[in-house]
Amino acid sequence: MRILRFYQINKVMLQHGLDELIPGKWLPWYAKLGRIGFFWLRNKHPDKSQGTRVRLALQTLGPVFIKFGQMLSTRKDLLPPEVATELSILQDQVEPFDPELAKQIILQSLGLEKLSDLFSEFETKPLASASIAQVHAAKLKDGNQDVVVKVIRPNIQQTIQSDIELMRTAASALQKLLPDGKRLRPVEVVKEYERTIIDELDLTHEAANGMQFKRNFENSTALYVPTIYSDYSHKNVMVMERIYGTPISDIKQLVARNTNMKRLAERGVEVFFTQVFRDSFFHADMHPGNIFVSTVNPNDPQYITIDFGIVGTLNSEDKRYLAENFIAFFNRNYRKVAQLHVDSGWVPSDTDIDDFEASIRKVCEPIFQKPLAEIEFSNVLLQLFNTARRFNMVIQPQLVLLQKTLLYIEGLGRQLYPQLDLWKTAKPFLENWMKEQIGLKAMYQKISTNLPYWSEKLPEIPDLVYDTLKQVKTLPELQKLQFEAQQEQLRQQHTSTLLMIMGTTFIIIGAILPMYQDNWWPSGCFDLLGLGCWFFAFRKKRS
Ligand SMILES: Nc1ncnc2c1ncn2[C@@H]1O[C@H](COP(=O)(O)OP(=O)(O)OP(=O)(O)O)[C@@H](O)[C@H]1O
Repeated sequence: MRILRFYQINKVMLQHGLDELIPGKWLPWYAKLGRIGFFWLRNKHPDKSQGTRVRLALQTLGPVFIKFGQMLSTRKDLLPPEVATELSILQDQVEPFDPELAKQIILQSLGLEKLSDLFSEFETKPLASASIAQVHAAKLKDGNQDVVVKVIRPNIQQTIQSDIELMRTAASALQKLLPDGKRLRPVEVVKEYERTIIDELDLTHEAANGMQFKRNFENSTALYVPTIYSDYSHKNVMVMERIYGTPISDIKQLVARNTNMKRLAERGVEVFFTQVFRDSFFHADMHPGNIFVSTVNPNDPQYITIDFGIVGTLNSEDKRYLAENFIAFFNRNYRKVAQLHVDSGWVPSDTDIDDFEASIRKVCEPIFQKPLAEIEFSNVLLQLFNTARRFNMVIQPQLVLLQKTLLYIEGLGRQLYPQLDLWKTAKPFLENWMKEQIGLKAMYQKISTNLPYWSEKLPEIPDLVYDTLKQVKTLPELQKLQFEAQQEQLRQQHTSTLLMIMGTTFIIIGAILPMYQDNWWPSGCFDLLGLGCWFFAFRKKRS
C-alpha cells in the first residue's frame, strides 16, 4: 500500500515537473538515474510557473498535502515569494465525501438512532468541504436554532499518518541532498505540520477553544464567536451555531454594503492584539476562509470567526518582551532589541550584543526607509527572527505562530484598507498595556491577585521564622560536624592508599624472594602480609 502511495506521490510530482525545482548539479547520480528510469512520467505543465505547478501538485495529492501547502504558504522565510504567494491560494475546495457516510459518523459519534432525534432539518448536500472536515447545515430540534455540523473525514487519521511518514522520509532525504538543506530545515517543517494537523483531528480540542474564545469576547462589538454545543461535541463531530456573515475575502460585497473599511481593518488589528496581550490566547488559523463580517452594522463592523483548531498562547514574560521589543523596534532602539532578546533567554546569554545589534540594524534600517504606513509589521518580525536565528535563537513555536498570524492579519488589513498604518493602530494599545504592567496600578493589580495566596500562607510564617532561626542557631555546630566528617573521610582515603602501596610492595617482594633462596616460607609471609594490607585497604575505602 505504502509503495503504491509512494509511487503515486512520485508520479504527481514528476508530472508537475517538481524535480526541475532542484538544480541538476545538486542531485547525486542515483537520483538522476532514477529520474531517467521514470521516463514515461513527463512534466505535463511546462508552460506553468514554478509556484502554480507546486500548488497543482499539492491539490492533486489531496487534503493532507493541501493543508501542508497552506502551512508552507506562511513560511516566506523558507520559500521563494512567488511560490509562497501561489500556495496561499490553496483554500478549502476539496472534494466532498459521501454524505451518507457523514450521517453514519454523526449517528455513531453522538449515540443517536436517527438524525431526527436531534435535528429538525439536516441538509444532505454539504455546505462546505474542507481539508480535514466536511460541514453540513442543520436545524436543532430543540429551540429551532440554525447550526452547522462539522464531521471529520473518514479514515483521515490513517491517511495523514502514512502520508506524514512518507513526507518525513522525503524531508530527511532532502535535508541530506540539498546543499541548502540545513537552512531550509525540511524535517523540522514536517514535524511542526504533524503537530498542528494531529491536534486539528480532535474536534473536542476545537470545541474547548471555541468556548474559551466565546467567553473572552462575550458582549464584544468587535468580534462575535458562535456558540458551540458542547453536549453534541465529540472527537469526530462538532455542532455549532450557524453564522451568516460576508466572507472577508468578498471585498466587493463589503463595499456594496457600505462597510466602513478603515474601521474594519483597524478592528482586525485591535482584535488580534487584544487576543495576544489581554487574553494570552489567540486564534492562529486566521486564513480568509475562517473570517466573516457581520451584516448588521456596516458602519461599526463586527468580525465573526470560526475554526478554532489552532490556537496560540503566550506566557506573561513572552508578552512583556514582545511588547517591549515592538516599542524598542519602532523607536529604532536596536541595542534595546538585542538586549531584550538576551534578557528573555531567546538567544544565549553569551551573545555578542554589539554584533547582534549591528546585524539587526543592517536588516531593519532599510525597512525603515519607507514611510511608517508602508512598513510590513510581520516582515519586521520575520527579519528579526531570521537574524536572531543566526545568533542561535532557540525556535519558540509560540512566537512563530504569532508571527504567522500577524502576517495574515496584516495582509488582510491592507487588502481591506491599503493605507492601514498597523503601527499607529497597535502602538497606543501596546503602550497602554505596558503601562498596566509596570507602575503603581500594575503593582496594585499584582498584589490583589496574589493576596488570597499570601493570606493562605500567612499563618505558616511564624512557624517558618521559628524553624529558620533554630537552624541558624545550630548552623556553626552543623558546619563543624560536617568539616570533621570530611577530614575523617580524607584520613581514611590516605590510609587506604598507603595500605594498597604497602600491600603491592609486599607481594612484589614475595614474588622476587624465591629467585634468591630456596625457603618458601619468607615469600609466603610477604604474600600474606601483602594480601592483608589489600584487605584492610579495601575495607577502609568502603567504610
Ligand atoms: N458556524 C458556521 N457557520 C457557517 N458556515 C460555517 C460554519 N463553520 C464552518 N462553516 C463553513 O465551512 C467551511 C469549513 O469549516 P472549517 O474552516 O471549520 O473546516 P476545516 O476543515 O477546519 O477547514 P481548514 O482547512 O480551514 O482547517 C468554512 O470555510 C465555512 O464556509
